[in-house]
Amino acid sequence: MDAMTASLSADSLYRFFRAGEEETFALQGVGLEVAKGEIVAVTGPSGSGKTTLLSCLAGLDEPDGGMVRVAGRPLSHQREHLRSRIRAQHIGVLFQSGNLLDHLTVADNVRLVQRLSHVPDRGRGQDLLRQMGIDRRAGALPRQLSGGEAARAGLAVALANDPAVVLADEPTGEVDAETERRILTLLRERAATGTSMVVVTHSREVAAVADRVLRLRDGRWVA
Ligand SMILES: Nc1ncnc2c1ncn2[C@@H]1O[C@H](COP(=O)(O)OP(=O)(O)OP(=O)(O)O)[C@@H](O)[C@H]1O
Repeated sequence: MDAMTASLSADSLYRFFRAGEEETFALQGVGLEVAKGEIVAVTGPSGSGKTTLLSCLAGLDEPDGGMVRVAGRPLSHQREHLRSRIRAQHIGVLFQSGNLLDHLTVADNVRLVQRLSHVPDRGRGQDLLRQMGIDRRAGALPRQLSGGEAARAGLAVALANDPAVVLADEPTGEVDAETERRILTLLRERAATGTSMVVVTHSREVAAVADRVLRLRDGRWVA
């Protein structure tokens, strides 16, 4: 597999942060290729660069060096509006901060993502919520959801644009074991249809469903 055939590739990513005198080398030459339908789990201690890597892969943050490609198309070092467009069309993002807009219902959050990515609904939004087991909460606002419901609603939103690539930070972070199993089954089903995923996690259960588990330490892969 080369960078052109991978669904998602990162070539030697560097990211530095400077706060006063202090410099942090969050990513120090991280490369990654994720094949179609592959689930890659990324683990590593706190501060090892996992969230920074995911943000660069999503085009939400810009690497100081290196390049991210989605379906062979350059994402890094592009204008903001182009990165947003590529993200809307090809990437589903689920970060710990959440991806639900507070003032919209669950169903409207899903519809908004579909509209931004020009994905026709044809009942798919409702299907997605049914698959996640939260269709009965479609009319609820995010603050009215339990932790597990919010996690599943977030996942529905991440999948609403039918993305080629899903990037998720602890997708099962605050859910019970039953909900975790349910989410993992859904992720595996999605991967089987060709969706590629990078999942940051500390959970052994999540790592167990991944095709590969990679470990970061101090901004580098641990061999
Ligand atoms: N915006 C920023 N400004 C300054 N330093 C930052 C910034 N974002 C991240 N860092 C630093 O970069 C390093 C990597 O952070 P990152 O959040 O990627 O780690 P992580 O592996 O996701 O950690 P955790 O598991 O605790 O979420 C840390 O030392 C962090 O303090």
